[in-house]
Amino acid sequence: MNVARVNMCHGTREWHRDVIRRVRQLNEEKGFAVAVMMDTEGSEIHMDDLNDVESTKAEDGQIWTFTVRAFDQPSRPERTITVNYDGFAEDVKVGDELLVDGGMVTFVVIEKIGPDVICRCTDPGLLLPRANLTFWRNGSLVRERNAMLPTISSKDWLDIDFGIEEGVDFIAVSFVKSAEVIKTLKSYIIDRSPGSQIGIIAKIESIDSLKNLEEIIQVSDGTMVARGDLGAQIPLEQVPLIQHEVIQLCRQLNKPVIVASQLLESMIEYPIPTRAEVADVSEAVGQQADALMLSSESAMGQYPEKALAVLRSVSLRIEKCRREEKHWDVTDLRIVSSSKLDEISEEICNTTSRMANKLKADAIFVYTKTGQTASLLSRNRPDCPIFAFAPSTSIQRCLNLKWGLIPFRLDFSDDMESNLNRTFSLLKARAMIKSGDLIIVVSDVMQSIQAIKVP
Ligand SMILES: Nc1ncnc2c1ncn2[C@@H]1O[C@H](COP(=O)(O)OP(=O)(O)O)[C@@H](O)[C@H]1O
Ligand SMILES: C=C(OP(=O)(O)O)C(=O)O
Ligand SMILES: [K+]
Ligand SMILES: [Mg+2]
Repeated sequence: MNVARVNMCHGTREWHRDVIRRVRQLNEEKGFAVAVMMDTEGSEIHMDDLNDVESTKAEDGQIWTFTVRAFDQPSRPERTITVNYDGFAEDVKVGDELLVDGGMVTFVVIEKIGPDVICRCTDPGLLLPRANLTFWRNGSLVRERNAMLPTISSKDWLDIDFGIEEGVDFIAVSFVKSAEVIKTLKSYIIDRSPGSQIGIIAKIESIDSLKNLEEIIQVSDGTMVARGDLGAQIPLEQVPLIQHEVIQLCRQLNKPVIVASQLLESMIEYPIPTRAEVADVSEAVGQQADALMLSSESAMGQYPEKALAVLRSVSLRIEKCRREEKHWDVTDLRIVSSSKLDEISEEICNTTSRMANKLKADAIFVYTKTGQTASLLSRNRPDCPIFAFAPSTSIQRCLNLKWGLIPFRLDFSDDMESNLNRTFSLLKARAMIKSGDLIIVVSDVMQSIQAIKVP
């Protein structure tokens, strides 16, 4: 794995702190560079935590009450679910459909009594703690005052402070609607923690984000196609199209993109995936997404390691095949640089990738102070691996999210010859390169391209 996500929707800060520290400790002990991503809860509508029962079954035709009232544990009436959004009872109308987790369980609203919304179950199933709720009227998602909920709730701000304190590498913002919220969060982080390297990931999972897609991606440090909630807000058949569009846009704008949710859903319970799931993973790899994310499979599934192994083997297989087929041609990429100097680096990276492909190079080596040159190389999706050397572990971890990059930490010396020799020995020792290999070398300090045979 390259990145560990902690989902603040669930669990306590203490629990998450422990996970983060254990990842950090393993990084140190084993020399890994696994980045940590803290994912905010957001304030879309969801059920309460069911007083900590694992799940509860809603049967066909049963009457359930969804309410904005809070209950003390013992006095909670049967078949009653508390909803986190105070305006809920006012926003829904009799006749609306209430979808739990995008339709895993469906209810129809039959009556409203003050804070209580009385519903009949029309599609039975399991209700899970904190399951997401959407309501639909005449076949479309109802966006009323619920659309005005803040993207970052007061609890999210506390979680963000926690993330900053723990020094996470990325903060993923749930239910982003516009670029503004990302800008606000970025200036907040700079204010709280000057010089911070925390990257902000915009989760595309809200119908409102779709009209501002390009602006949102532009101001973020990366994007997640959060198919779980997205599929609860738009018709399911549109999800693959949005996935494709977001992946393309991210590549054009040079931002990493994560494809998330239900990649291997059946592996929550079974030790092997379905053929359809393998095809879905292959599709995302073929689309050249930067990262694939497990959620329930590793959060509560019975086979987390097996699920990870499947992601890994399918990704390796598809990438190998695509590289051999030479599908990974350098396509027309728009210029992303805003200064002439940056544009020079960008052009060097485009040329390097083309050269590496044409010369069938065994690897690209990049010596990068800020990570930008490595990122621009990755954007080209060249046929060979890209070994990136950066002076800090935080840049190394952030680069871990990008397609095709294998990042290392290296103290740069002024003598490029010495840097080269140290990295050759390092990678030879790990059997990642061998004598005679052709390496294309780029450095953002020298702004040069060299082709070298490994001694
Ligand atoms: N830290 C945690 N503590 C307890 N349960 C968790 C935790 N993280 C995840 N879960 C469980 O795993 C399920 C799937 O996790 P995830 O995909 O991250 O969340 P969600 O389903 O809310 O998008 C959750 O619904 C929850 O039941
Ligand atoms: C990744 C997603 O977000 P979360 O797991 O936080 O709901 C999703 O909705 O697909
Ligand atoms: K979340
Ligand atoms: Mg979500």
